[in-house]
Amino acid sequence: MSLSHLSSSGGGGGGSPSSPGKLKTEKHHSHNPRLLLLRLKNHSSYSKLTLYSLFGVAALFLTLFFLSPSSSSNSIASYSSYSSYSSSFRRSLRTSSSSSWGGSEWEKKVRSSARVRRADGLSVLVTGAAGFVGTHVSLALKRRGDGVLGLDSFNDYYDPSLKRSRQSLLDRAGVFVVEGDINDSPLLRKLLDVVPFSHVAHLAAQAGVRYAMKNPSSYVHSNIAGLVSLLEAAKSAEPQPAVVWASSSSVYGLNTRVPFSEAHRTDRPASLYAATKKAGEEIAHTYNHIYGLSITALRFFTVYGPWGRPDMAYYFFTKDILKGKPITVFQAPDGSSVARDFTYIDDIVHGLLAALDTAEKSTGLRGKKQGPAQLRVYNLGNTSPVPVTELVSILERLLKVKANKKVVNMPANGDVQFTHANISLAQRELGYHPTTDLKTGLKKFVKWYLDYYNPITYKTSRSSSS
Ligand SMILES: O=C(O)[C@H]1O[C@H](OP(=O)(O)OP(=O)(O)OC[C@H]2O[C@@H](n3ccc(=O)[nH]c3=O)[C@H](O)[C@@H]2O)[C@H](O)[C@@H](O)[C@H]1O
Repeated sequence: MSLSHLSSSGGGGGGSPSSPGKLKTEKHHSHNPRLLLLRLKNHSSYSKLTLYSLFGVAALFLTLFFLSPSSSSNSIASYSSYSSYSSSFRRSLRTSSSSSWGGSEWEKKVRSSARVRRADGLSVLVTGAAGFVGTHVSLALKRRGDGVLGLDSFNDYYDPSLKRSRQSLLDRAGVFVVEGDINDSPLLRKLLDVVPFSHVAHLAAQAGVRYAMKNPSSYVHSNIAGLVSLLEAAKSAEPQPAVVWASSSSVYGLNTRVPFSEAHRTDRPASLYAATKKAGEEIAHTYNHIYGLSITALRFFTVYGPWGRPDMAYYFFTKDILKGKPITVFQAPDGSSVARDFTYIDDIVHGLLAALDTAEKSTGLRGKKQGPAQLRVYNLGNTSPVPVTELVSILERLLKVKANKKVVNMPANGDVQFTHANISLAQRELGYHPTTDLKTGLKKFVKWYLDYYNPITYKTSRSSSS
């Protein structure tokens, strides 16, 4: 239903609703190929060229359609495969080639991973489960006895071997991670069909503020198309799960009022990344309004910690400082500091679990809203911004290595000068109380980093120093 709706809106979307007569005429011609041909014959060679181009585009479309992997199955699956196939042309990120799903053994693993093992426990589908936040959230849920099933595309935005290591960790804890893209609608439908999930923790996303200038389509693919694909599956599922998903502090964009409150304006994003997260919040509103999906957006503030993301500054600063390579530290054009409300991963996990625990049920049935549903937005930050120069000093002390710093003016690449969360709403409604300051959190990160990348040297030095 959803896809046919998309197709029809694609066909009719070109006409202006304020000019119904015009729309009617265009429709008539477009549905009468003989008339179209006659009219074109009477035109100049330019028109012939246009006609050949049209046939060319149609032929290309059909070729791609029939080349798509599941063109022999039903039309919805074919459309979906075509979408992901064509979008793979636009994206440079690669996903695992070994992804396959289905079959009774696979279903058994899915069910077993999602089985709830405590009274009144949740059953949660975690998208982006092999990602930084996804891994920590999956492990925490599993530890409580909740049912957890992971989904991850294992794309190569950053070193996929780190994602594989996180997957091994999850595997040992009894969390099965299905390999697949959130844009794969048949897969999502299958998962929600096999398990009646009570919740979805939607953490799969294209992250990173500056990378959006290099690969903009990957943000549209994951943060917009992927979110819609997920909400489509959720709204049609029975029962409809409650959805808790990762928005971002970046939605505050050029907002200068501090600390950032959920009541402040978020209509001036400074990066495409921020714009896609803001778009996600609006899309969430629509699915809540039309289909009765219970949806909670969590605006994360620069999350860091063990098993983190190598594209983030604290992570690659650590790597470069240890290698003696120069690091580039941004400052504002007036020479003042750039600062972030760095938030430790364990605090984020507590906030996210509280959001899952307090999420009300969705109200839709068979894709139709039966009553008003919960729609929430919370800041999850630390409420104590730290200058990036201070972040570097802490790392220098922990690593016992002096950084080779190059201080430059912050380039115009989507960054904002500072972030600072007001967390009163999350405190009040989720009982969210972050407890880890940057120094303590970075100490844990550095310990993990040294252990992960240099286990032998690190363990030897630890045993000789103790
Ligand atoms: O809260 C978010 O919503 C986002 O948080 C994170 O973005 P940021 O806060 O920009 O983190 P990060 O890149 O680590 O830069 C940290 C600081 O180092 C400065 N920075 C950065 C690079 C560099 O070379 N030099 C430098 O000084 C830089 O100017 C900044 O002040 C997530 O990546 C993003 O996915 C999203 O979740």
